[in-house]
Amino acid sequence: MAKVAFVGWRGMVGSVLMDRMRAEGDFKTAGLDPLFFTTSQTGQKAPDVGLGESLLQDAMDADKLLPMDIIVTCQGSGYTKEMHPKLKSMGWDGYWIDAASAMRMDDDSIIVLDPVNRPVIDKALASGVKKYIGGNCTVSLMLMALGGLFENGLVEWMTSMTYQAASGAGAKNMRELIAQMASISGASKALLDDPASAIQDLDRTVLETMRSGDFPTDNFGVPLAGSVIPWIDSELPSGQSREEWKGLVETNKILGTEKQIPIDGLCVRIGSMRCHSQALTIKLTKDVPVDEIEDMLAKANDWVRVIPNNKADSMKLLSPTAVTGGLEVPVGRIHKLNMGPEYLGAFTVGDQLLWGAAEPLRRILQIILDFMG
Ligand SMILES: NC(=O)C1=CN([C@@H]2O[C@H](COP(=O)(O)OP(=O)(O)OC[C@H]3O[C@@H](n4cnc5c(N)ncnc54)[C@H](OP(=O)(O)O)[C@@H]3O)[C@@H](O)[C@H]2O)C=CC1
Ligand SMILES: N[C@@H](CC(=O)OP(=O)(O)O)C(=O)O
Repeated sequence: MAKVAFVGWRGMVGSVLMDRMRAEGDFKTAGLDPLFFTTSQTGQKAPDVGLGESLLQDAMDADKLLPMDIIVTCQGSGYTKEMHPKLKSMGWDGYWIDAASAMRMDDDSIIVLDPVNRPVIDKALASGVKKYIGGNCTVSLMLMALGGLFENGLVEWMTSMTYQAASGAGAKNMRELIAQMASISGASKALLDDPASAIQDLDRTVLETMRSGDFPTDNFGVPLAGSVIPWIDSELPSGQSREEWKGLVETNKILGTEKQIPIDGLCVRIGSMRCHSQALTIKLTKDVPVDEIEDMLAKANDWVRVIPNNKADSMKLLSPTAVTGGLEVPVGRIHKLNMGPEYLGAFTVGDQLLWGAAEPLRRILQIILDFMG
């Protein structure tokens, strides 16, 4: 039996992970002995995973974690930076599975996305690597969508222009987005209810509401509902945001490329709840017909869905509204661009809490349990 600690299981990523593990019957896996930890609710009831009652353990108590064979954490980078070195210094040598970015770029860690980099994972397990980290959500979702192109060596370079959901910024931000919508709706209701009201009055009222000091912006800092925010994560000296930088370094690390594939773009927060979308421009290494490209994309994994490049299907199937809550990653708008036959445009959408966060962690846990036998 492998003793598996779950830390951060009640946060947004952690709770989606718990839901997926319950849905797939993972807690019934032979060889998995779970123990739940908390940083704030020690002694309270652990979640019911169908294995009888248990109490929450203190996640800051290294002695409690020391006997664990595997630690799965969705608690955040602060926790990782404090507890991982502490446990290592005490001689702990188990597997560390993490949603946070803190250790993603370490030389002795693997960014996990097994439908795309299973050979990299298998090689790492065989050579004794113990740190398996979930990737950035936009990177993982882009690779789930475009895996077929990378696999066939067809990407010379790529830009990704993102439309990222509120959930990427946390649960409080999701609430704030809806509070902003409610504020706009409340202020404009009388004008909206009156079909004879002037559109300019409605427009002015909405703008005044969004610019007023009462508009709820404690978490985003600025309005998101009815607007966009063209910066995600911290500033880097290169002029990129950290989110944009991750596109290059994480993609190349996941793929294990020998020669770095240039990837860059702009990351933008928009007012969707939990689906990230991306508009992609790909410079192909050679001219390949669109139908062959679609075929490669569709075959790359079990979750990617190629959406025909027409208006009706794009509107119906290629949106956060259509995709949220599901594991499928649709990719569409696939067509050659005016710049030449080696330039491809595409658009993809994915639930950033599923393939963007929880699902790669759920799957690496199963892979490690299998490996441990
Ligand atoms: N949000 C995202 O889209 C993604 C996040 N990640 C990474 O995953 C990590 C965790 O992110 P996320 O899940 O968003 O973090 P959350 O803020 O949702 O949860 C983190 C912890 O906050 C504590 N907490 C305090 N109050 C509450 C409450 N009312 N409800 C639930 N939890 C509460 C819990 O710890 P305790 O029980 O110990 O009190 C919980 O484990 C971060 O490192 C993040 O970067 C990675 C990919 C995507
Ligand atoms: N930064 C992402 C979410 C996230 O948590 O990313 P990372 O795991 O790389 O820190 C977003 O805001 O949409």
